[in-house]
Amino acid sequence: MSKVQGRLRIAVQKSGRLAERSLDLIRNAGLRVIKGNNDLLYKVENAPVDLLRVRDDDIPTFVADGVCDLGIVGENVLEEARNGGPLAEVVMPLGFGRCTLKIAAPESLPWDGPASLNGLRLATSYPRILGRWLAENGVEAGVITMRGAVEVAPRLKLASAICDLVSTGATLEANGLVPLDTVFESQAVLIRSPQPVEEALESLLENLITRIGGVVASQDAKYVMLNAPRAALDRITALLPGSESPTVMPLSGRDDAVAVHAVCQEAVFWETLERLKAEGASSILVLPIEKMM
Ligand SMILES: Nc1ncnc2c1ncn2[C@@H]1O[C@H](COP(=O)(O)OP(=O)(O)OP(=O)(O)O)[C@@H](O)[C@H]1O
Ligand SMILES: O=P(O)(O)OC[C@H]1O[C@H](OP(=O)(O)OP(=O)(O)O)[C@H](O)[C@@H]1O
Ligand SMILES: [Mg+2]
Repeated sequence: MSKVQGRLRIAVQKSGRLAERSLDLIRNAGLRVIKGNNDLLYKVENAPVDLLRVRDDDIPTFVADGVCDLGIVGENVLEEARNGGPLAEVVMPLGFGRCTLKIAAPESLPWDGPASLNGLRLATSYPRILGRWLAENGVEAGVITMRGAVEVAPRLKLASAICDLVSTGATLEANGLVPLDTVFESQAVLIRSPQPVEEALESLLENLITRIGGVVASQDAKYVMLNAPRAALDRITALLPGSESPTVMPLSGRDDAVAVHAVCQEAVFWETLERLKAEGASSILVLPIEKMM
């Protein structure tokens, strides 16, 4: 597929676990995506940008070759596509699509670390990542590659163990398998092409990356406002998760208390609010942050 002059292209998964979140991210970065008649290509109406909607397996190569300038893909898929050197540059992790590539097997398999896999056969959709992990651990095992439904391989006696993606563990449990070891931790990442973009699009590309960074940074961030007794100010600010220097302001007519405003970079849980309250904080408000730069 050749590139259209004067337009940036972003590769996103067409349908699947990353599809919706990828579109949300792009929209939150200010791009107005319009779903036209062309299912493969969505256009952006307020910038010269197109979204190429493909199988996630194709995204690393499209970005590496410069068919697309940016892409959103799981690190697991990027790592599996790597054949020697890096394919595309990882710009930033995106905080969604978190999962772990794990070794799992029926409970009956004796397990005493990776060496227990010597001489066995493993089923996986990630033969390269698994092959590297086996080699790093000095294990000699057979690998059978399956496109999907890897978790049924032990039941069909196709393999003694599997190496597959896990998040909640429900799929493993449903198939009578137990997780044994971690091979690779993954989440969705933004990748960019090593091929240069045309000069006229350079600043748009950089701008877009900055905006996406802003959306990702504000994903978990919250604006917290509360009133704190002066005497407990240090303990209260220490409880605010991921906030650097909160703003402390006087409260009119009260010498014993101050107002504290802080941007918390990490999620603010109920437990944190309960601890703040226990230290004497009152009128606690937790507000979402829409954009951050
Ligand atoms: N259980 C999970 N929880 C969270 N993220 C996951 C989970 N399983 C997979 N992922 C992440 O989402 C990505 C896409 O998963 P999906 O199952 O949609 O892929 P796929 O079936 O290969 O899709 P495609 O049709 O695009 O090839 C995976 O490569 C991985 O990074
Ligand atoms: O630990 P869990 O929360 O159960 O998630 C793990 C499952 O999720 C993925 O498959 P997915 O559901 O995306 O379907 P797929 O097999 O079609 O890729 C993965 O391949 C596992 O089968
Ligand atoms: Mg795929």
